Amino acid sequence: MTPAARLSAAIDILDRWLAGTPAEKALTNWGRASRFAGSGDRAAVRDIVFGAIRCRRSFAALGGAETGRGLVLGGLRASGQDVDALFTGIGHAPAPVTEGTRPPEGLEALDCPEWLGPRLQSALGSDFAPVMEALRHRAPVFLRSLGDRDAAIARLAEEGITAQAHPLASTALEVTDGARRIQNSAAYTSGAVELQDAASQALVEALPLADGQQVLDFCAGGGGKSLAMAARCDLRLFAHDRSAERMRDLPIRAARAGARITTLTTAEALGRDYDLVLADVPCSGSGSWRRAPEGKWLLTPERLEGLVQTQAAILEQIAPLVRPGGVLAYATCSLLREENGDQIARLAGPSWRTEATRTFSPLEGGDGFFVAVLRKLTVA
Ligand SMILES: C[S@@+](CC[C@H](N)C(=O)[O-])C[C@H]1O[C@@H](n2cnc3c(N)ncnc32)[C@H](O)[C@@H]1O
Repeated sequence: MTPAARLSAAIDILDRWLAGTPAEKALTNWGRASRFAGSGDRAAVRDIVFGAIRCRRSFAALGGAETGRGLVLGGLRASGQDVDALFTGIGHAPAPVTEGTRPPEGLEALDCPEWLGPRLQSALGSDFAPVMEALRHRAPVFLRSLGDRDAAIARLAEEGITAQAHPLASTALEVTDGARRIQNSAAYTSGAVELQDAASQALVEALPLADGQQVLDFCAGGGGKSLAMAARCDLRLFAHDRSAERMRDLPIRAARAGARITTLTTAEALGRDYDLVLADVPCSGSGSWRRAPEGKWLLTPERLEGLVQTQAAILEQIAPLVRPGGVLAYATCSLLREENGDQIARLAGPSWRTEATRTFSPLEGGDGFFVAVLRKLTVA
C-alpha cells in the first residue's frame, strides 16, 4: 500500500470507531477485508488509528472536523507533514484538502475530556499538563525478566530485540527496538521474559510478600500481578476474578513461567483467609490511557461513579478475608483521587494501619498507578 492508501484505510477505520465500533474490532474487520495489506501496512495503519484516538480533540481542531478524515488530516498537520502531497485524490489517496484548521486551545490541546479537566488538575497539581501531554504519546514497551536481567538483555539482543534496564523496578526492561519481534522470540516463548508495564512490576515490588504466605489476587484478570508475585516469593497463591473468562489464559501463562497459581471461584475465594489480599480493582484506567486510549473518551461521570461504587464494594468484600496482622493491598491504574486515596480513607479506623501509599506517575516512564498497603491490626 502507498502511504496515502494507508491514510485512506485509517480514515475509514476511524469513521467506524467514531460511530461506535471498538477500534480493535474495526481494525480486524478492515484487515479481513484487505488481504492485499502486508504486515507493514497493518502496523502502519494501526499506528495512525491509535495515534489519532490518543489525540482526538487536538487533531479534530487541526483537521477541521471530528471525522476520520479530520483526525488523520489533523495528525499530519500536527507533525508538520505536507498534506497536499498525500491528499491528492489519485489512486487510493484521500481527496484533496479543502478543510480549514485552527489551533487547539486549553484542555483540547492536551486531549483531555472537558469534564475530567478539573478533577485531574486537582489530583495532579503542577504535573497535570506534563502528564496529559505524556498520555498523548504511545506507551513504551516493557518486559519483566524472570531471571537475571542482564542475561535477558543479552538473550533478547541475539534475537534482534534491543532492551535496557529500567529504574522503576528491579525486573523491568524497556524495549527500545524490535518490539514487534517479542511474541515470537524464544526469550518470550520460553518464559525468560513476560510483557508487563514497569509500574505494574514496581507495584508488586512494593508489596510486603514473604515465602510461605497465603495470598489472594482478588481481581486477577489475565494474571499479570499474580505471575509477578509468584516470581518474587514462594507463595500459596490464589487467583480470582469475577469473570472466569478473563482468567482463561492464566494456567497457560503460569505453566510457561513455572509458577503454581490456583484459580478460585468467588465462593471459594471468600471461604478462606489470607496473609495478603491484593485488589487490583476495575478503574477508569486513566493512568494507562496512552496504552488504551479509547477509555479516555468512553469514561463518563456516571461510569466513574459506578466504578467508585464497585471499588468500595470490593474493599468491603475482601476486608474480612485478611488475617489479623495481614495485609490488604489496594491498587488502581487511575490518576483520580476518588478512585485512590478517597477509597482508602473508607478503611481508616482502629482496625487498619496504612503502611504505605505510592503513586506512580506516567512521567516516571510506566503507566500511572496507585497502591496502598494496609495492615489489619490484631485486636488487643
Ligand atoms: C484492573 S483489572 C485486573 C488486571 C490484573 N490484575 C492484571 O494485572 O493483569 C480488574 C479486574 O477486576 C475484575 N472485576 C471487576 N469487578 C470485580 C468484582 N466485583 N470482583 C472481582 N473482580 C472484579 C475485572 O473482571 C478485571 O479483570
